[in-house]
Amino acid sequence: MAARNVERFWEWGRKIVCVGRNYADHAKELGNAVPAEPVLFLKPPSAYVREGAPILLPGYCSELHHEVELGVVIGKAGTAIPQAAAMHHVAGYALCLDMTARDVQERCKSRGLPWTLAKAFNTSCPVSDFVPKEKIPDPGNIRLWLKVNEQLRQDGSTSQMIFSIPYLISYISDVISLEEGDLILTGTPKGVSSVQEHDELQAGIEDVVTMTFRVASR
Ligand SMILES: O=C([O-])CC(=O)C(=O)O
Ligand SMILES: [Mg+2]
Repeated sequence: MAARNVERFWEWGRKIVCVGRNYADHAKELGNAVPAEPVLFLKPPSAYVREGAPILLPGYCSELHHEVELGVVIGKAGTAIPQAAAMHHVAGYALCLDMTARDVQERCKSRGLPWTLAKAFNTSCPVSDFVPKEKIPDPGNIRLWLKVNEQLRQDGSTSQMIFSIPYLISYISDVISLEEGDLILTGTPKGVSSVQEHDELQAGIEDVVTMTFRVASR
């Protein structure tokens, strides 16, 4: 069997750990408190979708939101990784969208139910090509942007994150061991908004990597 290449991590079937409310301006726009500790949830590997395939609207959702996020690709396994060693566990990065069925999430929140239906459906994690670590020397200060039908909707910097990448790696790995090929979604800046069938989403990590997706009904 050919050796697996972390550059195609989305084919490995590894977990996607997502951080919510990691930007104060996004927490506020949805009326949420700024958290004292990271808010975590998971997406299954079946959530991945790659350029060329559409983002599918779940049949039970009437308000699908985009959330542009920096993805951190794990290159070395670890449990309870100290912050000082955290960056040694990073292989690289990816541009990701945390597609969210916002109406469903609001219902889950008001009933105290988990977010699985809102966050973990098929195609809820559009992902770019792998970006080697060396291409982003300072992941804590890089621009993330997203346009819908050419209109700029999200334009933020990872410098606005509440919890840094080393902190997140340490915090997550204390609870959930990280493995090679895992992906961490680090949260979204403000500007989330709803998308419809046929909309075109274009996003980028500065000009290091860009990607384009269309929205389709199932
Ligand atoms: O659903 C939310 O707003 C939480 C989240 O994923 C984020 O902040 O990136
Ligand atoms: Mg998110």
